[in-house]
Amino acid sequence: MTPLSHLSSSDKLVELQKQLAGTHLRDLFDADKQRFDKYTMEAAGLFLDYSKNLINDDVLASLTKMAEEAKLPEAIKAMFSGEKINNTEGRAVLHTALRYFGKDPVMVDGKDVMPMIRDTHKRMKEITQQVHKGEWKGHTGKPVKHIVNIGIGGSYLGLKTAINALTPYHVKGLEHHYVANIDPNEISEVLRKIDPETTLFIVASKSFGTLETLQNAQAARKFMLDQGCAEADIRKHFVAISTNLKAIDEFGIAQENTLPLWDWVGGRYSLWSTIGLMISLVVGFDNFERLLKGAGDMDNHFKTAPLDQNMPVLMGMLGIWYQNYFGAESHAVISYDYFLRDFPGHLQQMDMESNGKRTTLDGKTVDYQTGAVIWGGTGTNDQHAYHQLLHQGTRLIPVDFVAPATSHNPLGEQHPWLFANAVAQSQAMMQGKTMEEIRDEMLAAGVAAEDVERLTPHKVIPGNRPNNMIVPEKITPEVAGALIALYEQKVFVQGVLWQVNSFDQWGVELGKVLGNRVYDRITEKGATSDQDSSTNGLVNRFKQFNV
Ligand SMILES: O=P(O)(O)OC[C@H]1O[C@](O)(CO)[C@@H](O)[C@@H]1O
Repeated sequence: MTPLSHLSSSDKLVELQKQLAGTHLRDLFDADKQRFDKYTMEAAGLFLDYSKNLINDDVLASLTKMAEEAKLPEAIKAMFSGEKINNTEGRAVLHTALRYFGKDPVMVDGKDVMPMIRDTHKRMKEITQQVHKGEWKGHTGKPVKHIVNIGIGGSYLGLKTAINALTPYHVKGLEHHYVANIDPNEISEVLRKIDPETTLFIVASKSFGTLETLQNAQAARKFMLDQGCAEADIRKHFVAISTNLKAIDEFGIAQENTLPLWDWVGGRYSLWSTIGLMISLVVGFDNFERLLKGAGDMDNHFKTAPLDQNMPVLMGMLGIWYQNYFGAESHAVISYDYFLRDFPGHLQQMDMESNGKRTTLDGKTVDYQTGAVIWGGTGTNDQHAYHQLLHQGTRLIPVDFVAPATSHNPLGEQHPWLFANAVAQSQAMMQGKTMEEIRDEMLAAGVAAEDVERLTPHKVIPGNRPNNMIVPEKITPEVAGALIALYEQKVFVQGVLWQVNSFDQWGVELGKVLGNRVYDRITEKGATSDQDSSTNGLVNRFKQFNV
């Protein structure tokens, strides 16, 4: 347990944790028949049942008090008003402006950024329509049939999540592909599937300095040239998105095929920006706009709802309750919707790159746990994989289940079965199965007494495992937008409580620098001997097979 000792209201939570540690969720449900009515809420098309958490009114009041003491309302205001809350990079954090459809200006350095955002929306719409109407033609005059997004991290995960979430909205006749990793297998597979005459590459990189993206973009360019596209026609096959317009120019992508991005949009929050061009191309601009509006609705809720009725605040504070007061290490998000299968991957970057920090905003080392290990997948597959550990393992792993009430493809009984499984998992985690229940069940089934004694301990399921259920009516563009924004704001809430800068990512730099050095050693002649013995050995092992 690592309580947030910098906040005096934390003491009360330590006390409440001790009180609740001996109480089972079953008892909480037995004691209060209204528990579901009390601990559910709705916002921006999302229904949240948080009744199966180890909480009572005192815990919620104390968590709210702690959020107030941490000045969460002030922090929310500071973010939305464009204050430079990313203090290590001196930047505002305004991905929220990208999904704002109100009339008020949004100021950065004394300038309203909304006209600029509207201009890029217009340009994204134009490009989308040109492609959809067959007006964007390749070097042999054929319309675009394949689009390939070349980008990694925030220039890949969020847009892919949204695109797959919106599968029922995909326009017909356009194949979409993704290249992120520097692994040559990945791009080779994509290049094998596409037709160079009808392919449009979208090079998405906030910095336009990311090794993987630049290497893959060069490989795509070479492929096009090798396939007979003249140098002068390359522009017909490439669009680039970046804050670094100079680097795009140096790469050789025509200025008219360039979309801007701004440093006040963090990479992992950039799917709402021009980086979302791929989304617009795959689902149409109108659906992209609906996605933005759904996220905007969640922002509006986050900005205006009182802390104790605020969905991102509640979910953020519940996370802190388990990570810092119950010693949980990880948090799972399991979607009962195949179309949300990429969501955990996006959440991993969104959450762990944001809050995987150990230094407070004013430079001190924290003495409590910060960012949880985020993981998850899709039901029901996961039930046949790792749910065993959720139910009977020794660790406390809070879970969020996301289960839409209706499906785009209900297929008779299958969707009701899917939803039933989601609810059953949530219930099983909460109630578990006692020794008495197991014994009675086996005896009633005529199992021999000695087997009953032998098997009972193996069959006991402790339950008391906290979980949330998020139940939208259906995964529409608005709902997908609201869902992603919900988690973004939850991450923000936790960052404020943990006093970290959720918007920088210095930790990834060392690996990049060392990667350059190791690459130099790998490509130098002769044996390498100037690094530590393991690095030397591994480099030399590589050289053994790559002379
Ligand atoms: O969009 P870019 O600049 O290519 O960066 C890709 C990703 O790399 C990171 O900087 C981390 O390495 C992420 O924050 C970012 O989303």
